Amino acid sequence: MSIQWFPGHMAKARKEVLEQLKLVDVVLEVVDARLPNSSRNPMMEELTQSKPSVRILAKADLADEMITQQYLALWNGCEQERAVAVDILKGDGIPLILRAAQEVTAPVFAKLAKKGIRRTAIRAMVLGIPNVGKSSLINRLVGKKVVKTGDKPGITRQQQWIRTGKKFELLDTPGILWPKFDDPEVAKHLAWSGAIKSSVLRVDEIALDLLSWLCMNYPLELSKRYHVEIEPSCEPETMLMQVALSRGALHHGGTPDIIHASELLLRDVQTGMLGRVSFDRL
Ligand SMILES: Nc1nc2c(ncn2[C@@H]2O[C@H](COP(=O)(O)OP(=O)(O)OP(=O)(O)O)[C@@H](O)[C@H]2O)c(=O)[nH]1
Repeated sequence: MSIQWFPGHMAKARKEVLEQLKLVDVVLEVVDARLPNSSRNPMMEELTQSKPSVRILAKADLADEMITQQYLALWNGCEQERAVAVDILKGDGIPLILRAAQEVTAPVFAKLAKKGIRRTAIRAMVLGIPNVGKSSLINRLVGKKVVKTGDKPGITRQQQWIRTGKKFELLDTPGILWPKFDDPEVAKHLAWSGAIKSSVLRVDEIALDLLSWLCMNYPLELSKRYHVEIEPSCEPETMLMQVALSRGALHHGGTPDIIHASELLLRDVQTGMLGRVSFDRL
């Protein structure tokens, strides 16, 4: 989360990922199900090229189910690619990952078998931008805590293979790549999801933007959570006041504390208290 992505770091992360890719049969690309496009690395296609991949829409428990289904339908179309939605914390959907990895690597293994090369396990690596759930996924697949926190791109360390099940071997450290910061829409969605720490941004501006968007896309959820009628002309400033009143974010004199209200709104959205929300749309 605290990675500062300077050009030098990006180049080093890219080089490391390219080295790791040579070792594996399949890439497990983790994205956030609430923003499946915005939480991808801009060079992902180029980096993984013809490598079979399984795209994992993590945090599906927080995302709008209908939109998640649309992304799954879109991304499940190719021979070399599969997409699955998972709740890593609960373990929902996890068995689908190994099945998908077997499917996409089957042609490669068939070719090897024809050449008389027999390999028992599929080798995989987990890859994605910060905070999408890569470490949680590795720990979940392995069944215990194996990923050390604080592993950052640019710090070269010995990687190890760990077995998960009989037919699967995983690199014990995820590949970390940078998000698409230069697209303002993407940056906004990353901030709303919590992938960019709001402490480096103006929290009230993020909250006002988010409220305008929620008024249009999730008015019922907004109305239910903060006990307010949503007018067609929804004014985000008025809404934020309402959030402050409804959640008790008040200064000593009883006036609304806009900064605290903004933080509470973001927390409500990021933890699913508002309901299931997806920021990216097809
Ligand atoms: N609700 C929900 N939370 C999740 C899920 N997967 C991961 N998380 C949470 O998301 C946060 C980030 O997860 P990590 O596994 O640390 O993500 P990461 O991609 O390894 O993050 P970096 O170390 O910053 O690269 C943690 O608070 C996890 O508990 C999921 O499927 N659902």
